[in-house]
Amino acid sequence: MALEVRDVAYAYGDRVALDGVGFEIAPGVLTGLLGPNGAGKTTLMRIMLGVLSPDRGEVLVHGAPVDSEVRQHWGYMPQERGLYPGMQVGDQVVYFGRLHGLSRAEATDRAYRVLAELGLEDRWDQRTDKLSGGLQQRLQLATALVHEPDVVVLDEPFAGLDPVAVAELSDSLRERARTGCTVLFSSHQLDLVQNLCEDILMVDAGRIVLRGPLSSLRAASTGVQLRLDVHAPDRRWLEGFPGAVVVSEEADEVRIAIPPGTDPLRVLDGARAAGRVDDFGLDLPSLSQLFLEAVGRARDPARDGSDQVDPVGPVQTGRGGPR
Ligand SMILES: Nc1ncnc2c1ncn2[C@@H]1O[C@H](COP(=O)(O)OP(=O)(O)OP(=O)(O)O)[C@@H](O)[C@H]1O
Repeated sequence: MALEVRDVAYAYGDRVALDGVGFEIAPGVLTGLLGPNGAGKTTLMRIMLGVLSPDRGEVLVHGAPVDSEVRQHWGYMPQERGLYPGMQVGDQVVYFGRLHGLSRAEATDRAYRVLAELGLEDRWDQRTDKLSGGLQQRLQLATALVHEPDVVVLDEPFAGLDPVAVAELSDSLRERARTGCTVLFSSHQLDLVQNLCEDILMVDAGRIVLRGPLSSLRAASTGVQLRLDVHAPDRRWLEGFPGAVVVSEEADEVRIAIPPGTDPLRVLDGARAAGRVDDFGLDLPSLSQLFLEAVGRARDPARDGSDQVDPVGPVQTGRGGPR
């Protein structure tokens, strides 16, 4: 379902949480919503789901404003738990299915399926408050997915899950997207988002700072990086390559952003002349580097040599190329 958020603004009293946010999501695309703490992610999701009304702007599906009838077919997992602690697991999922308009028989059938998908099939009769934190998180997800929604909006669905559950949920979201479901989820686990999402949407201080297909964003960013494990006494050898910048240094590995027009192999030769090189490779910037760059650029536009504030940054946006 093609989903559009158009120029949405929202303030809690005089604290501006969203300041003109707009984007589109195509059906069948998994989109990761990223941003530092307090960026406005939860507020945006609440507005999309109609929990909050925007001060300005609107949420549209196929060009028409979203109403409660359309939202019956959406699934939402809020960051804070909204489960009934004394209710049994199965009853809880059936109840949420009924809230979304399923008959009791349908809700029961789908509750069995979604609980099995999330590894809770043997917990049907257990009280919710007897589940561990991670299992309650899975149950919360089951309540958001039981009615097989067209649009799924999940606030930090991976927080608190173990690696097996993370892999299972990733598969389940991929499968939903493959069958045409529109999936948007927030996360601070950038490696996970990098592995899972085709598109990302990054907000900071209530504005979009980066959006689009992750592969294009990575390719269009600061360019190629040389990864090196070099045993040199210092980094003076890099002075011979103007514009080459160390972007991270961890344990034995140094990552160097190579400026356009510089052959990375020449930089590698420079490193080999300075000391033993045990390992090397070429990479695109990671999502976490894109994140730091985009947030830094939004907060200090002078960083990219421009004094114009471009809320989306100088990189490619959307599926159709640069805007
Ligand atoms: N109920 C509220 N009353 C007042 N201010 C609020 C309220 N909820 C959020 N805010 C403020 O609105 C801004 C956006 O908050 P929001 O919860 O949307 O951010 P977030 O990106 O989801 O953050 P996090 O990653 O920490 O969950 C923040 O400055 C926050 O302090």
